[in-house]
Amino acid sequence: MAGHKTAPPATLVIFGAGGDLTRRLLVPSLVHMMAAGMIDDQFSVLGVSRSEMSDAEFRQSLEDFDVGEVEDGYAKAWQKLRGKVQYMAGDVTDAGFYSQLRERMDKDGAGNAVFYLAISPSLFEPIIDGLGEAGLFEVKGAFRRLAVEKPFGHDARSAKALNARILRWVDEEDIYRIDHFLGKETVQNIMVARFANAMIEAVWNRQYIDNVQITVAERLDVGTRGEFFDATGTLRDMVPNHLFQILAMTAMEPPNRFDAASVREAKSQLLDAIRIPNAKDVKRDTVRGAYTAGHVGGNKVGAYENADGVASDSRTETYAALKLEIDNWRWAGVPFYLRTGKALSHKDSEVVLTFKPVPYADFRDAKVSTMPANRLVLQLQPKEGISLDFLAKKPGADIKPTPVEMQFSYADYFELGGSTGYETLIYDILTGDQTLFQRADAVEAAWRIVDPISKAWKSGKPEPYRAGSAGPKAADELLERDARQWHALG
Ligand SMILES: NC(=O)C1=CN([C@@H]2O[C@H](COP(=O)(O)OP(=O)(O)OC[C@H]3O[C@@H](n4cnc5c(N)ncnc54)[C@H](OP(=O)(O)O)[C@@H]3O)[C@@H](O)[C@H]2O)C=CC1
Ligand SMILES: O=C1O[C@H](COP(=O)(O)O)[C@@H](O)[C@H](O)[C@H]1O
Repeated sequence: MAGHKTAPPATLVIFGAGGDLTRRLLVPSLVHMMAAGMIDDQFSVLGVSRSEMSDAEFRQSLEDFDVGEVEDGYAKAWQKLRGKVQYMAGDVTDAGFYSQLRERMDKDGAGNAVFYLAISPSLFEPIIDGLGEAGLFEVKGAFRRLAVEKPFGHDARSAKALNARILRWVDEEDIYRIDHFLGKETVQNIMVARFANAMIEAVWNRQYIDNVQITVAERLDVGTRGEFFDATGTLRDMVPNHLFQILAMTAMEPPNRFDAASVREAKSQLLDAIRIPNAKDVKRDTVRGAYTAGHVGGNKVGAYENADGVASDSRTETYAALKLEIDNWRWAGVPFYLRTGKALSHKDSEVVLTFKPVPYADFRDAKVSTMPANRLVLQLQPKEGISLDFLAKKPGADIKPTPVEMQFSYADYFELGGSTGYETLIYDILTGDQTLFQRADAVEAAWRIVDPISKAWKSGKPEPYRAGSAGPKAADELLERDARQWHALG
């Protein structure tokens, strides 16, 4: 994080300031940014949520929540930020609130501002209209930007409607659709691994790659988020955003330049090439599961349907796996297998590229059919790194090709520190760099791919899998049918 120029002076207005995202991720990121000099005392925060609190109580509530972090070497930075943190109680569904907000911001002399929607998506539209009608997006000589959290819509239609609503008030160049996976160093590194290394990009295509697997496995269960989760499900919570962003980084063409226009164009082109599954594809190529009681890392986890806020007859999935095809010259015929789920045996996010076998080998004891395939594993979290599985001759009189592994670990070279990933994203919003944010057409394209799956999943039930396992059996069968298997978790 070091080596950045300080972002221009600005006020960050956070809607949902009393919520989990603000306390757990946004404010800690601001503390890290202050420590790294990415923001300074020209930066301020105005938190907005329903509960009545004074500025001092709001600051205290942040400290209570994150005291460990603040004590952990960031105390000075927090003290610097603390005095710049203010709070305004208000109900964002109340039209009168926005003129009060305007009055307050005018009185404070607020120029540059970012309105950050860290609040329930059902409130996005009223807030955007409220800000627009109060003229809060237009201030001469200053920028006014909008940052919108996920989920951006719940299907293609609603995403399109939300985009249209926002564009009534804000230009596309001032809209920052957040996907926090793009703030992760290892996700950004997919571009560097591919486009800064000739030996990697040279084989990154259908001629050499047999299949690609993208996994985001979590040990976490739904915890306290039952109500939100039961209405959303793993497919919509994770796939059109996080998994598709990883997929786009992995499969897109090299952008002409590493700027927002080129990178976002390359990603959009890729999403546009993913084949939209028809009813038969959904039946054959998708798997959904819901966890039953079990143990994750020694801790007892109850069945999903018994979690707080979850309907006892819930049909919501906590696991999703799918096989997708990309209809373009680079990837035609190469299956992309995606899986993500909660309460699994390991936390493990990775991209695995399995290579095709060599065309011919005759080593007496080893033929092509008996030799394991080469495999490149981009380990996104938690053991950040890259490894390459290949074959080497085992010393001895025979020629015995034997599996070995070459390993790069981030920890051996770089400090990832306690960064949340939001530091880069907030800094980019303040400095006006949209490279790591989603463009409207890409969000809508992603929903178009997922919509037929969620529609088909309205009937039937997810397959049970034990909490602490690797997921439902049908997910293994999805690959076994193609004579392949998932890369082991962990
Ligand atoms: N939490 C996370 O890890 C992640 C969250 N997100 C997204 O971020 C957003 C926020 O999530 P999260 O922080 O978990 O949500 P929470 O439910 O924890 O917080 C919601 C906040 O919104 C406020 N609020 C609700 N209704 C109103 C209203 N009518 N007027 C003013 N304020 C209101 C609440 O205020 P009060 O407390 O005063 O009632 C509370 O501060 C969602 O879009 C979510 O999908 C995205 C990625 C990760
Ligand atoms: O957006 C979300 O992401 C988290 C996983 O993010 P990570 O950075 O902790 O890997 C997921 O748990 C949550 O359900 C989803 O809403």
